[in-house]
Amino acid sequence: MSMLSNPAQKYSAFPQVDLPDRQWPSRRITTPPRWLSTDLRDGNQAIVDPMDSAKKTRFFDLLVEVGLKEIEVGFPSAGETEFDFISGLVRSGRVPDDVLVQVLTQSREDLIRTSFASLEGARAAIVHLYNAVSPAWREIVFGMTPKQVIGVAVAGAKVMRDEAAKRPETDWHFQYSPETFSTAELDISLAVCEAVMDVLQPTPVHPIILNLPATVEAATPNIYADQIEYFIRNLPNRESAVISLHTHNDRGTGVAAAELGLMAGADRVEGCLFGNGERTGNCCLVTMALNLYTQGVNPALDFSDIDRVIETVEYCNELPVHQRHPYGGELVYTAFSGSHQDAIKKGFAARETQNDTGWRVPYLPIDPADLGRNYEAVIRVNSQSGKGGFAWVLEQDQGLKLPKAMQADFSPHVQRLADELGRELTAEDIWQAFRKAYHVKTYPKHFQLLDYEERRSTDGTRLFSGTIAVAGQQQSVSGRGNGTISSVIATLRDSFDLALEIVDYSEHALSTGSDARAAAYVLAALPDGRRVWGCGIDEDVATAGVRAVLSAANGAVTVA
Ligand SMILES: CC(=O)SCCNC(=O)CCNC(=O)[C@H](O)C(C)(C)COP(=O)(O)OP(=O)(O)OC[C@H]1O[C@@H](n2cnc3c(N)ncnc32)[C@H](O)[C@@H]1OP(=O)(O)O
Ligand SMILES: CC(C)C(=O)C(=O)O
Repeated sequence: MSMLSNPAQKYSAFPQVDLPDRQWPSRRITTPPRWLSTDLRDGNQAIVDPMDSAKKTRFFDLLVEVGLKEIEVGFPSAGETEFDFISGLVRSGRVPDDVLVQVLTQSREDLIRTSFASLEGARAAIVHLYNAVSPAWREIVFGMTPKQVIGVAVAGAKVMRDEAAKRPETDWHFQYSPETFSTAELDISLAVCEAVMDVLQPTPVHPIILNLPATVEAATPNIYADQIEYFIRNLPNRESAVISLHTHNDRGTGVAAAELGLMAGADRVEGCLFGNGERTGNCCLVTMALNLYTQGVNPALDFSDIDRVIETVEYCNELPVHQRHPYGGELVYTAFSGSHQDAIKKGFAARETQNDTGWRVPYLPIDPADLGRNYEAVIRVNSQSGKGGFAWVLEQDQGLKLPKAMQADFSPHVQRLADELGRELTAEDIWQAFRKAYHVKTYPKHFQLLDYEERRSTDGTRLFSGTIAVAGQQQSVSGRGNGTISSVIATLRDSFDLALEIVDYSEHALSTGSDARAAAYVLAALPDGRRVWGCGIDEDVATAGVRAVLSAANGAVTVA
């Protein structure tokens, strides 16, 4: 078998919804939906080794901490582990008063009874009933007519109603899902939901949750939005129903479908953290919530320590969160490429002079700090990188703010090293390359400053006198000039016949890196027209300048 040259022989386009006056495209999402996490149910049923009670408990605590107020905790009739976890949880006192637990059951009498039994003693809970309603399931899975499928839902709803009535101490909420809603005829979905509502008699004060799943995502998200808008418009007694969305990601648009579904009028979204779930997963609640956040809407879910969330999710699901996963992936705030690095570095620099709090950093749709990430990994360096890349790393790691022209001078060194090593360059790689290129710190060099003192004369000139090791041989040297730098230049000229002219000089205090407090940079011109950069780092600003001149001198004799 191979891909067909005419896939229409096997697959057909999903039919459009007849809704010419659709309203959702011009709506905006301005408030967060009610969220339900189904990590402990839809997520759990999709992993290789379903969670044990300890893992489920850890995950539950995380969900509460993040701010979830509705949590589907399992499928009680699936087995002892599920049942015991759920009944233990509701009796444990672990469920905060403002959190509702939810359980799922097929529309089968014994399974519904087991589900209620698992919730015995709960203060409040949602029981979630489902049966599939679309043609393929009706015909292939159940061998039922639409009427019979409606009958299954109604029978289940009656059992729910009666089981709830037996336990008046619990505040019961009912949820019904016409499973496979998005691939079913809309009028059949409406009919089954109406029939379930007839049994359960919801009111605006005690509404039913009607959860409309894209059990298998089969169309573009606009079609799902049309389906939701059509359903809402045609549902009698709409005010007695909370319309909930449950999307999957088979076409890669699970989040988009849920977003458009909200625009179409839904109230609630079900999903999993980082989109775990059957096949390609459920709607990712992290992505969905942070998409709202980056539009200025408080999502009412807190991901300000996203790495801790990832750690728990990965531990419990035994699945990694992809490095490129929106908002959470390890690499999503990292630029390797030169033009991105340049723009990001400028974006951060612009923030220092910006006088409003708005976030406007190119290539970064959200401030990583809002999610508990630091700025260190925002730029990493490899062979695709540019000057902005290593300059950022040297600044973050060593506190050095290289003048722009010096960045251009150092750039070929970094490029060469990246090509040579064929891998990402660490901050240490870049620092060592910098030390080597500019003879900084203890790196072997021709001229090495051992000690010096400077005296100011009454005529205002300065006398530099000190000991410099030249190729290992100590020499006492001196020179006079109008300032420290010029006295060192004079010393080099008088003692070593090295003529340097300082073309550019800058210095700054260091905020990070070693004990050193200051860095100085010089650009020196040689008589033959060549120019060499030097850098000096020291606890003392004046000494940093002296070292910078000697660094340039080392460069001059090295390139000579
Ligand atoms: C889209 C979703 O994610 S739905 C949730 C799916 N989650 C799970 O299935 C996880 C937990 N499930 C389980 O542990 C098991 O499936 C159990 C314990 C619930 C039931 O197990 P079993 O009865 O052995 O098998 P199974 O689930 O395949 O049920 C098959 C029968 O239920 C019927 N059935 C399936 N879904 C439903 C439903 N929602 N309502 C009523 N009957 C249903 C099938 O038609 C089939 O009937 P048949 O035997 O007459 O052909
Ligand atoms: C039970 C329902 C809500 C479901 O998980 C689905 O349809 O994907």
